[in-house]
Amino acid sequence: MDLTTKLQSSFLTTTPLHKPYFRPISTIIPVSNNKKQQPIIKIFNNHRLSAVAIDDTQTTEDIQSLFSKQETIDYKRGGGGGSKQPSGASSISSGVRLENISKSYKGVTVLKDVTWEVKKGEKVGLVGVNGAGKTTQLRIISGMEQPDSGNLIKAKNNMRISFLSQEFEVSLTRTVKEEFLDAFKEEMEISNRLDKVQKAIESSVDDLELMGRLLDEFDLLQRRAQAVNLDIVDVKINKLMPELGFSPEDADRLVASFSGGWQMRMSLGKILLQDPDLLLLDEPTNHLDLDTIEWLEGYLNKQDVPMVIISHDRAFLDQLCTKIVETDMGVSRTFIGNYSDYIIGKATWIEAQFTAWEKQQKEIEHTRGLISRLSAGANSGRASSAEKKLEKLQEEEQVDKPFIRKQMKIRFPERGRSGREVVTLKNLEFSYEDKVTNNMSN
Ligand SMILES: Nc1ncnc2c1ncn2[C@@H]1O[C@H](COP(=O)(O)OP(=O)(O)OP(=O)(O)O)[C@@H](O)[C@H]1O
Repeated sequence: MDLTTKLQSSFLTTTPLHKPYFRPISTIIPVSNNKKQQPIIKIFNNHRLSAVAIDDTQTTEDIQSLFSKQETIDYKRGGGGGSKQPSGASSISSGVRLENISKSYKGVTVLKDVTWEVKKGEKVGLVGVNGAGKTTQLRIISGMEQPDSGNLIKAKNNMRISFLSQEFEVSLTRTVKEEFLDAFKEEMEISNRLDKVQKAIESSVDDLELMGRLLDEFDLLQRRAQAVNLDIVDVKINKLMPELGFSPEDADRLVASFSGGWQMRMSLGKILLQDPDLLLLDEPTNHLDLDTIEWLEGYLNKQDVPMVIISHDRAFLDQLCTKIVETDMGVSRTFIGNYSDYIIGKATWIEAQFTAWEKQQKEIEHTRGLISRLSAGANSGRASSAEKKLEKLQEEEQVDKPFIRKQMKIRFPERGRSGREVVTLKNLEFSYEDKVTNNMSN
């Protein structure tokens, strides 16, 4: 494509996706006409460029930095297509699946055999005692941590997994709008670069070679902008702010002027603006007042994105969860339903497991008795088959005795009512060194 065609296609004929970046070609004024900005000689790609008219605040590195590196060019965000699964692993159509995950820290096993999945439409609550490995599982899903063995299977490559922790990631010195814009890092980077490249084009009319290259870069950035849909940034923020309870005037207020609950809304909003494929929430209700917790329940309930929630707030899990995954001594168990369903399901499971264990113990005792009786006589053949059965019962088919944690019981002694007079002070004196601060009689 010759330069004139490039210029026309870039500035005139292309459907303007990003209106601020498209100006009629007539407005491109050669800066060499401007006395303040004298043409300067630049060395670029080892070629000496002739009298390139560039804003003299721009260095060679500045210009160089405007061009995309080959490996970072990616028109399609999010990729697509199924990921190649490790051999032996099952595939899934949405969300993620953990399969036989194990993880140890310094020789201490935290996760032994963890298998569960979260898919479209599901809100999974992760429960377990302190140190059971709940956060470790979220960290493995998000890629912050690698399992020692097992598979983490994702429905697609480049899955967008967002993590909302109890420490909200907001910058107190930004405005609310700036904070939301921070969710669009890629878009903002493209927008800034489009701006800079356009300025460089305007300044390089005397150097056709450089201008040609800049136009190519501009074209490339436009296509990237199209792929990430730059125009939609404002639309998305303006739609989300009232949903989160912010007024239009809040956009220019500093983040620091909002309470922790409102900062959580910003943090959550930023995550949702990134259209995550999976949302991970680690104790999101910590530090929140009851009204905000209720707001959060309602808001999350309306979201379609699959999510995994760690929370000690049972009512919160009851309101939201469709499935509970319990991790106990490194092993996971899945219960369908909310937290109350889990409590009932767990009690039923313990009962059934205990019955099965008792039955097996009786069978083991019986087989042992049989072996000792048969071994004494001339029935050694039958004794050896009983021994094999015993071995099988104790190893391959062994039913584990369910482990029931002892509940801590705290009893507060009964106290009668305190009566109308709560405390009576008589002739009370208090002093720091010689200075008496109070002397009262009441
Ligand atoms: N990077 C690490 N190095 C060493 N030990 C770790 C590391 N990360 C976690 N652990 C240990 O692994 C165990 C599980 O931690 P994890 O935070 O996953 O538990 P949890 O179930 O989320 O606990 P809690 O409910 O208290 O947050 C803990 O004993 C913890 O100290």
